[in-house]
Amino acid sequence: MKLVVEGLGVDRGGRPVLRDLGFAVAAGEALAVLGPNGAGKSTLLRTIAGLIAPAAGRVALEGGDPDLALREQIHMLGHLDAVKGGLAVRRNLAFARDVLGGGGDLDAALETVGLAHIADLPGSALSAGQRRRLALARLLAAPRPLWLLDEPTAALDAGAQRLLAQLMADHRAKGGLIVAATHAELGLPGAATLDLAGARRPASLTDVS
Ligand SMILES: Nc1ncnc2c1ncn2[C@@H]1O[C@H](COP(=O)(O)OP(=O)(O)OP(=O)(O)O)[C@@H](O)[C@H]1O
Repeated sequence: MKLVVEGLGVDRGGRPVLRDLGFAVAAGEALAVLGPNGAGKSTLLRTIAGLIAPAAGRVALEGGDPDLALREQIHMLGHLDAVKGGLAVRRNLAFARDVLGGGGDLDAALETVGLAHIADLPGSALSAGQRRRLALARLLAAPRPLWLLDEPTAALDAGAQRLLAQLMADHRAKGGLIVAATHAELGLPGAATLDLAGARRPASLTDVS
């Protein structure tokens, strides 16, 4: 299985954000997408996920399940953790598994991410890091080959960051693929990097009047 991106161009608000981007990520590999604020990291992930239509180029998962659309083979972990405040933690995860499809073990997933002891707590009661941990549990409850992770360490404490690194290593060992946008060290040994820094540069402080 291989994620292939060729000649990708993406506009946001009528302005070009990504131009002529190309790379491939094979089974078991990871790509860390770097770049300053506004460089287009989230835009790239959302375009791969099919949430933004590219202006040019193509995104394909070669060797994927021919009966499934690309978006059905992707997990997108974005800035919003998609936690339903009125549902208990375990029901949140069950709901996500039903929507995403998959036969992962809910209790095992909650145990792994350290939320088993609060499985009955409503989503509205979770801290930022706990919400993020619940998002990580979705990766396990509904297994999919391609993980798109947008700033996955945000709000995670040191223990959860080690857990994330282990989950990513396990996923790659099983032939999974990862594309992660990050400003931080993620614990992705051997990952390729794609630096979008050249695409756009933030205004320097002296530009601010
Ligand atoms: N809905 C939108 N309409 C217009 N422009 C947008 C929209 N969404 C994003 N942009 C612009 O696209 C560019 C890339 O944004 P994007 O969120 O992909 O950057 P990023 O690299 O993920 O940044 P950060 O590190 O701050 O998360 C930015 O200049 C942003 O202002």
